[in-house]
Amino acid sequence: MAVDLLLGLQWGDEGKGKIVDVLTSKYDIIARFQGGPNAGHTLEFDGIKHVLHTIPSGIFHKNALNLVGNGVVIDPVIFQKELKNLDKFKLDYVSKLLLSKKAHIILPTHRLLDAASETSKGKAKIGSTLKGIGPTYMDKTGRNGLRLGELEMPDWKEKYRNLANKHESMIAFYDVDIQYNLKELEAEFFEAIESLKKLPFIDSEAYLQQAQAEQKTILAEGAQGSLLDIDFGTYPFVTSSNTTAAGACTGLGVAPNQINEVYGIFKAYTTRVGSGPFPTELFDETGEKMAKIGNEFGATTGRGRRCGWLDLVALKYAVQVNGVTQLMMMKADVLSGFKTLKICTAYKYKGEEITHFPYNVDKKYVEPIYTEMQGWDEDLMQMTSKEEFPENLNKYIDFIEKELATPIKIVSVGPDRTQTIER
Ligand SMILES: Nc1nc2c(ncn2[C@@H]2O[C@H](COP(=O)(O)OP(=O)(O)OP(=O)(O)O)[C@@H](O)[C@H]2O)c(=O)[nH]1
Ligand SMILES: O=P(O)(O)OC[C@H]1O[C@@H](n2cnc3c(O)ncnc32)[C@H](O)[C@@H]1O
Ligand SMILES: N[C@@H](CC(=O)O)C(=O)O
Ligand SMILES: [Mg+2]
Repeated sequence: MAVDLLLGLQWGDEGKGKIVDVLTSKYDIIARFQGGPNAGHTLEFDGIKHVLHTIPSGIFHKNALNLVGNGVVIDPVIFQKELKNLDKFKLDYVSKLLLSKKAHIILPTHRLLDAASETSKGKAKIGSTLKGIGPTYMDKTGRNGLRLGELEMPDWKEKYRNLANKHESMIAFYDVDIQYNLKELEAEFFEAIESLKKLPFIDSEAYLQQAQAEQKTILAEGAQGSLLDIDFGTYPFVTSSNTTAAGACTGLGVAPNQINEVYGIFKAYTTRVGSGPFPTELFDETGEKMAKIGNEFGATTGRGRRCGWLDLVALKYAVQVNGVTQLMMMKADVLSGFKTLKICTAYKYKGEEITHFPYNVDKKYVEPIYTEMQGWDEDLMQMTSKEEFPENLNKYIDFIEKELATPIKIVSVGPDRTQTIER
């Protein structure tokens, strides 16, 4: 069993990018298993801040191979930009990046369809990042999609044309005002495809099985978070992939019994970007303070992230659905200076107290029940060991560990690689 799995337990942006980068020195292969350029993984080291969208977060390490798995959807144009942004780091990424032949391609018309769908929904919109994620996964499950492997076939442009034509008639069907120049979009798309073709397209499931036979260590990297999972998230306000542990099996071709550790990452509070229910959301100056100190802006779209207290009902659900074996608590530093901290331990649901995550967590039905804890004033950002932690932080950690019956092995106290404390 040589595959460890790292995934988000909330609504994404827990800090997966940072932790994958921190852990990469222990692994031979970092393999991203789902999502696409809707993700924004932020890495900070040596005074550099860098955001990755599709490229796995192990790319800055010399020895690790970075695999984009079959469960990922790739926008060639964004991918090309990501590669370009890496140029300044003088990384030999061509020898460190592998792409699954079975990964699906995001077409320019998928992005347009996303925009048309969202516009047509009006106030009920999902709050999508508009990267074409939903329409691309729809074509995948509808068995119409274009995969990377197709690009090696002589007739791929014909298949592309048929699909793009179909999309254009679907866009017209939405009957919303979407301005676009497909010729221009296609010019950059076809150019980007050529640059993508310089990277190796592989049968990644076979590659990973062979790597395991050779005792190579593999870290599967998730994107978004468990509450955005297409099955287990707050549907329909979710993304279109399985962000939970099962997604690593289908998104990489790894069998369930090959998974070893499941690292579950959460923020010491909660954030959400886009629409959808959020029981512990704060609409006051406390929430604003969290957003400000936490610099809570989307790494992909720049949108402000909604903030609220830690929700243990939701976290417990995510721990169970994923089979989390170790927890990592991020952004503990952001909570310094809050006199009192609240933790949601149950919901009042249709008048009854419940501790499971129900079908609908809309505020019409759910009211959070909180436990209050004393905060701490100490600045955690310079701390380098758990021995320096203030007593009230230890109490906060102990409480969460006990409620979730899972150990918190890492506490993150700042965005930099070095601001990571093991317990
Ligand atoms: N203050 C502080 N910032 C942190 C810490 N850990 C990570 N960050 C920052 O918090 C943000 C985390 O957001 P993202 O980079 O979008 O997280 P992600 O989980 O990789 O993103 P998605 O895959 O898009 O869900 C980034 O800006 C990080 O630099 C921490 O311990 N303290
Ligand atoms: O997957 P799309 O359609 O772009 O968005 C659906 C829904 O999910 C939120 N979301 C998507 N990717 C991320 C991410 O990487 N971090 C946080 N939230 C994400 C998006 O805001 C929509 O609410
Ligand atoms: N992935 C994004 C979502 C967004 O940018 O809206 C983020 O990092 O927040
Ligand atoms: Mg993000």
